[in-house]
Amino acid sequence: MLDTSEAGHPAVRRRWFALLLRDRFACAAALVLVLVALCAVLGPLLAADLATRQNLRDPDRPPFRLDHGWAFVLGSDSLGRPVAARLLTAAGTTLAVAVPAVLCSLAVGSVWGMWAGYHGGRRESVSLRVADVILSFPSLLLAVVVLYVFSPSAASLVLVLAVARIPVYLRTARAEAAELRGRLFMDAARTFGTGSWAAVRRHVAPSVLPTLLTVAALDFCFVMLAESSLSFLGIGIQPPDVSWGLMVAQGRQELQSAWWIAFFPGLAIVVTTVSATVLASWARLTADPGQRWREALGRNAGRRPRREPARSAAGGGTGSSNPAVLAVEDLSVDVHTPAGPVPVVRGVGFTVRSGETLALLGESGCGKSMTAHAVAGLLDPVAEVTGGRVRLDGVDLLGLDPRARRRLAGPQLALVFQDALSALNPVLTVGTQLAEPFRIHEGMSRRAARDRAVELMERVGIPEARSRADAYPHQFSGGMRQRLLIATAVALRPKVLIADEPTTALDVTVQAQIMDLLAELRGEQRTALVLITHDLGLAAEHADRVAVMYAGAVVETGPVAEVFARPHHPYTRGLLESVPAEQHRGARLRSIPGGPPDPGAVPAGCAFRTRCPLARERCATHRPALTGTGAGRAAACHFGKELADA
Ligand SMILES: Nc1ncnc2c1ncn2[C@@H]1O[C@H](COP(=O)(O)OP(=O)(O)OP(=O)(O)O)[C@@H](O)[C@H]1O
Repeated sequence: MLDTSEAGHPAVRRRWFALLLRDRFACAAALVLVLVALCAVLGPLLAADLATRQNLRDPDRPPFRLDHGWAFVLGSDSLGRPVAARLLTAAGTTLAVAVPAVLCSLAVGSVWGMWAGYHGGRRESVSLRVADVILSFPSLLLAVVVLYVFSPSAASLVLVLAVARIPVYLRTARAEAAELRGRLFMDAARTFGTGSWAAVRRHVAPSVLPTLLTVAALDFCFVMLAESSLSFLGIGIQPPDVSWGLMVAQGRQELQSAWWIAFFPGLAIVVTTVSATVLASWARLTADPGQRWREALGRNAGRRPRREPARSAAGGGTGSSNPAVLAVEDLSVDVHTPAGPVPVVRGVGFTVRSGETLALLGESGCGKSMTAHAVAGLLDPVAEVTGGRVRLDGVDLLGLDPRARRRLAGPQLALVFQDALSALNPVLTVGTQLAEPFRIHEGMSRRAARDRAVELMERVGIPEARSRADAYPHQFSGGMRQRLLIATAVALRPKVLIADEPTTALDVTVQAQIMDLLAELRGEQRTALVLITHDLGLAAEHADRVAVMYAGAVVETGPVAEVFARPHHPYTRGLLESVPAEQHRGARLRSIPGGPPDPGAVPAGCAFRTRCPLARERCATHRPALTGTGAGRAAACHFGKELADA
């Protein structure tokens, strides 16, 4: 989200300008608004005299003739006044009413709404009642009453329109702030002692302002039209002053005989409003990093990978009697950021067979989850598969259209997420959620599906399954929720189960139970399990083979016992040395110096070379390929063979 405290910084302004230049529509809208603003400032200075000069001998002159000079190029009205000159002069009056009215209601309504929503309780309910009272009068009627009582002028018009629109912003800001009030980051801010205004400014405003900006752009149109109606009734802008609204109102009477009198100011209102709306929605998308790139990627949806896949050396080979059920080859994924695409998965390959567990191991941020999501077809729209193959039982999933992929991979490839609470629907009972796969894929009746759901709950160790099937996810403990998630994933007996750090948030006892459950299910159903973890102990205990990832690529793979006993890559060796073990008792633990590179700044050559004790000149210029270093083993290191032979 846009940090409001940084918004005025020159570097931030430059970044916004660069982003604006990339969007054709937003650029055009900004250009129109700048032109309108220029007209508003210069128009009254240059054309005010012409705009009021009547010529009753030559009324209703049609447009697009140059014989009377530029002021008459858009024709003249029934009093012979030039429409073009009036349009320019009116720009100033119109903006002088609409802009302050919208800004005042935006400022007052949003601050009031955020304050009310943040605090809740009495402050919130009183604020809402006030808004309801104002909204219960139609705003135009309210304005008519007030302007009849007070003398009509531009200032009173601004005041009335601003007051009438405050509730719109107040309610929007209140709703969003109330939603944010219960979030954990707000609790965290309170525990740090952040005051209420500071919390509103730092945490609420950046989330709420983009929405309010869009509302303000639409309101701009409403205010201009309200001003035109009030001017038409004689209680708005008073002649000889002129506004676009007043011009439309006056021209409306002669629409049949002299269309241009109302048409051009009407067009000016529409173009200005549309431009304001386009620019506001651009600002909204730009302020929300997720949204902007989501939008841009909408156009790429369903696109096939760009790069031709190459054969990958990773994996444990497929030549055995038990062929690989899942084979990932040279998989690459880019994440789209404001600075351009960033490769986060770079040519990953691995295979896994029925009944086998492959641990995908690596430090945080090395691309494990991205790989899993790309394999399962669940990538966030900001990320895109740019190359490679994902073969499930020999069929390349990336070559299928989304529907065929869902039909094939849905029942056969399941994913267990890290965060069970987010992965389960909070408003459906767990029984309903567990019954869903049976109803959708096996066409079972409601009762039969529910019976299967209860069986499944019993199978994953939920006590009193029948009665607890009517409970909601939040009524279960973390461990139980993880069991439920696993139950949902294995309901259709998938051939491949990808478990993305399934025990991260759980204590060690529950962790062991969940891992045992996964192992049992794998044995029973002959499922191929891809276990994503950064826990070497978990991998050592539960995996058959391991693929170690670094900076988006697999750097070592092989049978877990052999890799851990004798690593062929300095990164794997570093990881193992940084784990406390019995033989290290009393000695200082060695850690790998530095941290993993940012995906956008991976060093040339070997990505690990800046942290590697074995790095030589060659490592800076040549990226080592994953090559065989022994039976079923491979490492991406120029010295892999030496390490293997040492
Ligand atoms: N939505 C996103 N936008 C931009 N970058 C992203 C996004 N999601 C992930 N990344 C980047 O992609 C890289 C790989 O992320 P990924 O989640 O796959 O890592 P990981 O190895 O699973 O880490 P962890 O163990 O912490 O989950 C990281 O550098 C991350 O910053």
